[in-house]
Amino acid sequence: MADLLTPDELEARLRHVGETRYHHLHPFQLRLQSGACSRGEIEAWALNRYLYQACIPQKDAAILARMEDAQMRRDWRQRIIDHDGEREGEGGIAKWLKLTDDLGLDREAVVSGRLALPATKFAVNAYLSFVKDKSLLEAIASSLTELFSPMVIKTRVSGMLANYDFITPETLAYFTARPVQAKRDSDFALAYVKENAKTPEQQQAAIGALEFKCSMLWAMLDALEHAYLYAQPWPDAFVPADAPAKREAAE
Ligand SMILES: O=C(O)c1cc(C(=O)O)c2c(n1)C(=O)C(=O)c1cc(C(=O)O)[nH]c1-2
Repeated sequence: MADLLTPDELEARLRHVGETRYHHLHPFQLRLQSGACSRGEIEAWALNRYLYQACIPQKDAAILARMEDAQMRRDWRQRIIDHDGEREGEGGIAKWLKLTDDLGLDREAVVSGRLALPATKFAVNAYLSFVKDKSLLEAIASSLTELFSPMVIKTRVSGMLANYDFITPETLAYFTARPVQAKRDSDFALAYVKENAKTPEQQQAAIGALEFKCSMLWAMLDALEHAYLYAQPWPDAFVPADAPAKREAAE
């Protein structure tokens, strides 16, 4: 049986999960930021990650629907607006499509998800199911990866701008607003978790939720790394123009 942690000890445990398991450590992320990815790998990353972006407002709506407190719903609904915008063409999902447009990807192919990897779809669905099936505390705790996203976004954006001539600040405009939004969102979620994880079981559940979320983000990059660096992609998957040469070289 785990001991009851003080709120600050709980925060330290949660931060330790991020320090050791967040996707800033993933080999694909390291290659992306260091200039080692091919253009096709970056296209595949953007195409697959679209499905994650698209699921965020759905998972936030599922969490919001479970909140009994009106003020909490008012606070949480801003997350949905951030991603969906107030109207067509605004918000984070539209900005992600600007990234895939700039990379030359076909919108229908991106939005339909038909060229995405199976593991991307499993991972995204696992996140949606998690927030519906687990406690509200765990659903909120699973968003705490955003404690660490400003750091990885800063490194990714500066690395991509420095290392790829086809990437411009406009291409990566999605990321401009995210650090401020992520700080606001993770401050809220962390305060909620510290206040509401009152028993050792609840505290362990909150830590487990963050571990789950880190593993889901990790699995998405594992899938990309495997499909585009080492193996034949899934038969239905997006095939970058530079893929055949790479595969021959690997044989
Ligand atoms: O670029 C990233 O590395 C990154 C990571 C994460 C994350 O840690 O889950 C999010 C985002 N970006 C992001 O842009 C975003 O809107 C977002 C929402 C959430 C969430 O779980 O509610 N995570 C993230």
